[in-house]
Amino acid sequence: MANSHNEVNVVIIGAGLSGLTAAFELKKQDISFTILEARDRAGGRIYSLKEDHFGLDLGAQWISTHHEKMKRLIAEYDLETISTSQKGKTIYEQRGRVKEVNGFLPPVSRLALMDLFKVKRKINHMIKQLPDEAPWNSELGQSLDQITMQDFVNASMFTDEGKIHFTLLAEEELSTKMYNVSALDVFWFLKSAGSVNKLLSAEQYWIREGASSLVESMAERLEDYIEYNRPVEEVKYDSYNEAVVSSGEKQWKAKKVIITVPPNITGNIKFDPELPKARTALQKESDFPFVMKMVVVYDKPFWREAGLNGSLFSDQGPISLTMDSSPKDQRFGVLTILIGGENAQIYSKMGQEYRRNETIKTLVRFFGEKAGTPIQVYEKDWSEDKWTRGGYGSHFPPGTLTKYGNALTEPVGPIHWAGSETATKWRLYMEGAVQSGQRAAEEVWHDLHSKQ
Ligand SMILES: Cc1cc2nc3c(=O)[nH]c(=O)nc-3n(C[C@H](O)[C@H](O)[C@H](O)COP(=O)(O)OP(=O)(O)OC[C@H]3O[C@@H](n4cnc5c(N)ncnc54)[C@H](O)[C@@H]3O)c2cc1C
Repeated sequence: MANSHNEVNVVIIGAGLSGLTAAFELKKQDISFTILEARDRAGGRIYSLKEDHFGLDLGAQWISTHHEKMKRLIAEYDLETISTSQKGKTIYEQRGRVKEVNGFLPPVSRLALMDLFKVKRKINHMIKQLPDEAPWNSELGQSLDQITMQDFVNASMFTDEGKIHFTLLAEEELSTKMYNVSALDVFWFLKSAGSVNKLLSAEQYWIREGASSLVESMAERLEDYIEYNRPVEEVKYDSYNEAVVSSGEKQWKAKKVIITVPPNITGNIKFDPELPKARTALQKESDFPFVMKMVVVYDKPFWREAGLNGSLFSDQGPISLTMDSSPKDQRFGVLTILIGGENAQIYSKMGQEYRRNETIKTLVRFFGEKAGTPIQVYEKDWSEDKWTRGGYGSHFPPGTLTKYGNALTEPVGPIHWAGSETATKWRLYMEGAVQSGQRAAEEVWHDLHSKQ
């Protein structure tokens, strides 16, 4: 807790999952801290609504069985989870062709399947050669950073059908076109998940009361330490051991500052002296794609009766992905919808009514007439949210990571960097946010300890 002069050892900027995690680590070490959060709530990119004690996630939702840190948190806070329904057919729309598929094999010819299998094996082999940390310093990393992911796919795959399917899945995961992103960025993302298959199975279950119930419980235990509605405007630092953090009229003096704000909006904060050029260039070049999430509630999960599992992948838009997020007892049905990249950019400019109508029309096209009569439609446009400005996380074009990658985590005087963008395991996921908060707190603890 800050004393009356607002002097603490550490100021944490941002009460998302990474900031909350860093706070618990500091608390364990008896290091004084304050968390300054711009919004009136904790969680950042985690944001759920509640319908009859059931969570409707408009931000981060799914967890994988490989997310060890998240699993521990869920157990610690005694939260119930629901498994993503796998029974029934998945719908794929690729270049206008719609197919319903049972099981896990993609709806492509044997030749395209072979092509997909080969490229997956190639990627898995290559990511094993990349170092976990700072892959841009390796020879392989540097060569991958010279091309886009689209270049890599074009050079590595031999069937159009295989390429189309790969593109569908990759662009949904990235929420942007593969030609916008460095191949290294994507390889590092995959490396951090462990393999292509692990990344593709990241959506295995979710928290029954919504992911917000986790961050709200964490924030409750930290309530004496969090100041809400405190957008940080300036960080002044003049030595390795002193910083003054300002929000409005109020100031906090600290030995260390942990910044968890995503790189694309870190530039909203004024730094005095200015951050090193590599850091500001990294922030400027970080691409936070447009993304929107919608939740459509029905009186029941009617698609299950038709043998569908509620999953839809489409490269035609406006919807990129749907998933069944209904409660176990099926007291109502929930379809979660993700709209990414250019579709989200266009959607963002249209009115809410247009978006609602267009979405329902699209759902009717795939799931039938019953999709036309929802009880509720909720939406969140993350690109329009001042404190996030897109999602799911930052991606970089070719050349940026090689030139400025080290600046992602390199401390600047008393400033340390956290946030899921800085993680080496499950980057850009909640799991990565937790890892980054632990790493930043450890750096701070180590520095403060060694200076005593
Ligand atoms: C639509 C969407 C769907 C997603 N789905 C999943 C999923 O299913 N599974 C998964 O694992 N991950 C998912 N993610 C990613 C996941 O949400 C993030 O990786 C994770 O929540 C990031 O946490 P963080 O603490 O690093 O950053 P954030 O959550 O962005 O936290 C940063 C905090 O800093 C605050 N802040 C910003 N500027 C300032 C300032 N100037 N002063 C003070 N505070 C400031 C923000 O308000 C925010 O609370 C999704 C993200 C989005 C947007």
